[in-house]
Amino acid sequence: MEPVTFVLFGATGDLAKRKIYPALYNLYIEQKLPPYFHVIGLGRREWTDDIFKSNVEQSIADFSRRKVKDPVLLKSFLNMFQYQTLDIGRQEDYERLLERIEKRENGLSLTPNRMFYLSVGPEFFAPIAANIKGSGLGSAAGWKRLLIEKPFGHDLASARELNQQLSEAFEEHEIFRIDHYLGKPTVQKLVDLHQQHPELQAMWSEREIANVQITANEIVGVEDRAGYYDHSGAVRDMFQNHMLQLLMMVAILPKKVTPEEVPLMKRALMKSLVPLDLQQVGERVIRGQYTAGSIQGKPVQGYTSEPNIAAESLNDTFIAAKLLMEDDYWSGVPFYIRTGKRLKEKSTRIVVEFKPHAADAGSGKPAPRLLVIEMSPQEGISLQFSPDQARHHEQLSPVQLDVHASGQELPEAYENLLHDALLGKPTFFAHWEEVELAWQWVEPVLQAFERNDVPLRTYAAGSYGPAESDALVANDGYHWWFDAKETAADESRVLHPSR
Ligand SMILES: NC(=O)C1=CN([C@@H]2O[C@H](COP(=O)(O)OP(=O)(O)OC[C@H]3O[C@@H](n4cnc5c(N)ncnc54)[C@H](OP(=O)(O)O)[C@@H]3O)[C@@H](O)[C@H]2O)C=CC1
Ligand SMILES: O=C1O[C@H](COP(=O)(O)O)[C@@H](O)[C@H](O)[C@H]1O
Repeated sequence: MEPVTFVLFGATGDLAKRKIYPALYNLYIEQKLPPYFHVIGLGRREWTDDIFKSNVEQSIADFSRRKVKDPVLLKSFLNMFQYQTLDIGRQEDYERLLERIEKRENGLSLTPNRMFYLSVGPEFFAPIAANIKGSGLGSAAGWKRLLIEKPFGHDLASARELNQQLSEAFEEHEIFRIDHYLGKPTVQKLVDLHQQHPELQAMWSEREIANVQITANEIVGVEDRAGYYDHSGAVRDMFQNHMLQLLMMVAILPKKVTPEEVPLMKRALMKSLVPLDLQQVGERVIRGQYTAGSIQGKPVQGYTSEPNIAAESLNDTFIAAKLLMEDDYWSGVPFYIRTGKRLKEKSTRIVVEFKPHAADAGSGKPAPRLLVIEMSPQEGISLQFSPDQARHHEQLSPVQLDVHASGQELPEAYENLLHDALLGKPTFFAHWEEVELAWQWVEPVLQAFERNDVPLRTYAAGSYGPAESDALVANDGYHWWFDAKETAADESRVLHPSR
C-alpha cells in the first residue's frame, strides 16, 4: 500500500466518533493501514491536536470492537492524528491545509496521495469538492480519492446535480460512494459464494427460484434525527440505497462474475428492473407509519408524537414493495423488499425461496428450500431444508454454509470500506450509474407518496408492519419468512412461515 494523507471533513462529528476512528484503530491493529498514514481532522471547532487525540482515544474506548490492550500501540496510533480548524466555505482555510500537507509530504519525500473523506452534511459535498479543486489540494502528482457519505441526493434531479458538481473536481474512478450495507461481511461474501460452495451452484442452475425476500426491520424509531428523517422517510433513508444495493448483490449470485465485474453486472441488473408507472405504485408498494405500541415489553409512542415530528406528518416509516426484472435469469421471479422502523425485532436478511421438489414432499405438502443470507441479528449464510428434504440431502437442517467461528470478531462495515478505499478497490462502493438507476426506479414512488396517491397504512410499534405488506406477498401465494426465535438466547436460525 502507498502512503496516504487522510483528510477528514467532519472530524468533530458523530459519524467520525462512532464509526471512523474505531474502524481506523482496528485497521491499525491488524496492520492494514498504509505506511506513513496520516490523518488531518477538520471542523470549525477550535481544537488543538491534543484535544483531537483525546477525542479519538475516547471514541475508541466507547465504540471500538477491539479494546485497547497496549498503551504504546495506542500512542503510536494517536500520533498519526492532527487537527486543523477549517470552515468549509473559506478558501483560505484550504490553502493553509494544502501548505501543511505539502510540508509533511515534502519533508518525508512522500508521494502526495490524498484521500478526502466527507463526513459532513450533504449540503457541503459540492462546496468541499469545489474548494479542493480551487485550492490545488486535488492537483498533486499522486492519486486523489473522495469518500462520500450518504445521502447522495434527495431525488433523481438533485442526485444528478450533485454528481455533476462532484465530477468537476473528481473523476468517477476517484469517487467512492459509501453504502455501509456493502461493507457488511456477509454481503461481501456473496461475490464468491458459488466458488466456495459448488453444491449451491447446482441449486441455482435448476432455475427454480420461487421468490426473493429482502428484509431490514429495525426496532429503533426516528431517534433524534427528526429533521432529517421526516424529509427522507424509509424510501430515501433505506430503500433507494441499502435495499436496492442488497437486491443487486443477491441478483448477481447466479451470474458467475469476478469481483472486478460486479459493478458492471449490478448496473445491468438495475437496468433490467421493470419500472413502475404512477398507477402501479399503489399496487406494488406499501407505505406505512408506526403508531403507539410496545416493543420488548416497553410502551412506545407513535411516530407523530415523537419529538420534532409534526402531528400531521405523512412520512413513511415503513415501505414494502414487489419488484420484477426482465433478465434472462430472473424474469418471472418476484423480489419482495420491506424495511421499517419500530418493528418487533432487528432483522436484516435476504431469503431466496426455491420451489419445492415433489421428491422432497415426504408425507405432507412439499416445503420450499431456503437460502438465508443474514446480516442481523447474526451474520451468516445457511441453507434451510425441511426434515424430509434433509433426509433427501443427507444433511441436517439448516445447513450452515458460512458460519463465522464462534467468538470470532467480524470487521465492522466501515473497516472493510475504509480498507478497500485505501486500496482503491471499487467493488463494494456505489457507482454513479447504480445510484442514478436506483433514483430512477424510485422516482414514481416518491411522486406517488408526495401526491398522497398511495394510502398511508398504520402499524402498531412492535408489530411486523402493516397487514397490507403481508397481503402483497400472499397475493402471489407466498408469505414472508419469519425468525422462529422466541427469545434472544435461542440460537436456532430456522425461519418459519408465520408470525
Ligand atoms: N452519524 C451517523 O451515524 C451517520 C451519518 N451519516 C452521514 O455522515 C455525515 C456526517 O454525519 P454526522 O457525523 O452524524 O453529523 P454531525 O452533525 O455529528 O457532524 C457534522 C460535522 O460537520 C462539521 N461541520 C459542519 N458545518 C461545518 C462548516 N461550515 N465547516 C466545517 N465543518 C463543518 C462539524 O464540525 P464543527 O461543528 O466542528 O464545525 C461536524 O464535525 C452526514 O452526511 C450523514 O448523513 C451516514 C450514516 C450514519
Ligand atoms: O443508513 C442507515 O442505516 C441504519 C440501519 O443500519 P444497520 O446497519 O443497523 O442495519 C438506519 O437505522 C438508519 O436510519 C439509516 O440512515
